[in-house]
Amino acid sequence: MSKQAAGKPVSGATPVIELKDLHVHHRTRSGGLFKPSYVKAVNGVNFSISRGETVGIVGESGCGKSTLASVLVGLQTPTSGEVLFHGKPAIKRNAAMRKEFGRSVSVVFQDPSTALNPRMTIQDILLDPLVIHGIGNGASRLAKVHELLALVGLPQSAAEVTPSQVSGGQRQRVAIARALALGPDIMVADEPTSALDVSVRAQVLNLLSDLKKELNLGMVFISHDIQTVRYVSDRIAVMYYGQIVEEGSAEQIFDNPSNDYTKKLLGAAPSLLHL
Ligand SMILES: Nc1ncnc2c1ncn2[C@@H]1O[C@H](COP(=O)(O)OP(=O)(O)OP(=O)(O)O)[C@@H](O)[C@H]1O
Repeated sequence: MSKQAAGKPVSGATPVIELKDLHVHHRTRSGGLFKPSYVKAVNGVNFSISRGETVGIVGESGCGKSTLASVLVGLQTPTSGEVLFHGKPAIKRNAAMRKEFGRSVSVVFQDPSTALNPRMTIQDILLDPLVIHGIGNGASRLAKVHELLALVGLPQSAAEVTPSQVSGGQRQRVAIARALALGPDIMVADEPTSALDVSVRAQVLNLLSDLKKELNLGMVFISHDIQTVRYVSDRIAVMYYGQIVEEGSAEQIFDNPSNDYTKKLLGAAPSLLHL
C-alpha cells in the first residue's frame, strides 16, 4: 500500500467520519474553582475513516485514544475542531442526523462484562437496537437476531441465556453482534481484546477481520499494542500525548517508521498477541 497523507482515506471516497484539527481538553481536579486546569487529551488531530478500511490507532496509556474514540462515536463533544459525517458538519446534529449517526457508527468496548446488561438475555440485547430504531417487526427482528448470532459464530442457543452464562470471548462476540445490528458503516473497537483471555484474542481478532471484509465495514481499531494493531489494520496512526505523530500503511509503519516514538513502540513490542 502506498504512503498516505495524514488523515486521507485509502479509497479516495468521502470518508464516513472526518476529524479536522480536533482538540479535546478535559478539566482536571487539580485546578481550583477560579483557575481551572485542563489536560489536552486530544491536541490537533486530523483523522478520517471510510468504509472498507481498518485504521489502527496505537499509543501508550493516557495518550488520548479513548477520548478520540468517544468523539468518533458521538459520546464526547470536542473543545474545538470539526467533525464531518459523510462530509457534513456533525457536532450540532439535528434529530435526523443523530439517528442516522447512531445507525452508521457503532462501538465495541474493551470489557463486554460491563458493556452488556447482565439481566437481559442475549436475544433481548440484540433486539434492543432494532426496537429503538424501529426496524422490522417481531418475526423479522427474531430472524435478524439469528442472523447476527451466526455472523459472529455463536450458536443459536446463546439467544436464550444471559451474558454471564457464556465465556468472555463469547460475550465479546455478543457485543460485536449488537454493534452490527443496525448495519453500521463504521465500527469503533476500543481495545476489544485487551480484557479477554490470551487464548481467545486471536479468534476475536480474526472474527473482526473477517467481518470487515464480509460487510465492507470501516473499522477503527484502538490498542496500546502495536502488534495487535498490525494484525488487523490497513493503515496505522500512532498517537503520542494527544497528537498523531505518524500515520501510514501498516507496511510503512513497520518497515520504515520515521518517528522516534513509533520506533520506540516497535522496539518494545511483545510478540504477536502476547502468545
Ligand atoms: N473525563 C476525563 N476527565 C479528566 N481527564 C480525563 C478524562 N478522560 C480522560 N482524561 C485524561 O485524558 C488523557 C487521555 O486519556 P484517554 O483515556 O483518552 O487515553 P487512552 O490512550 O485511551 O488511555 P487508556 O488506554 O489508559 O484508556 C489522560 O491523561 C486521562 O487521564
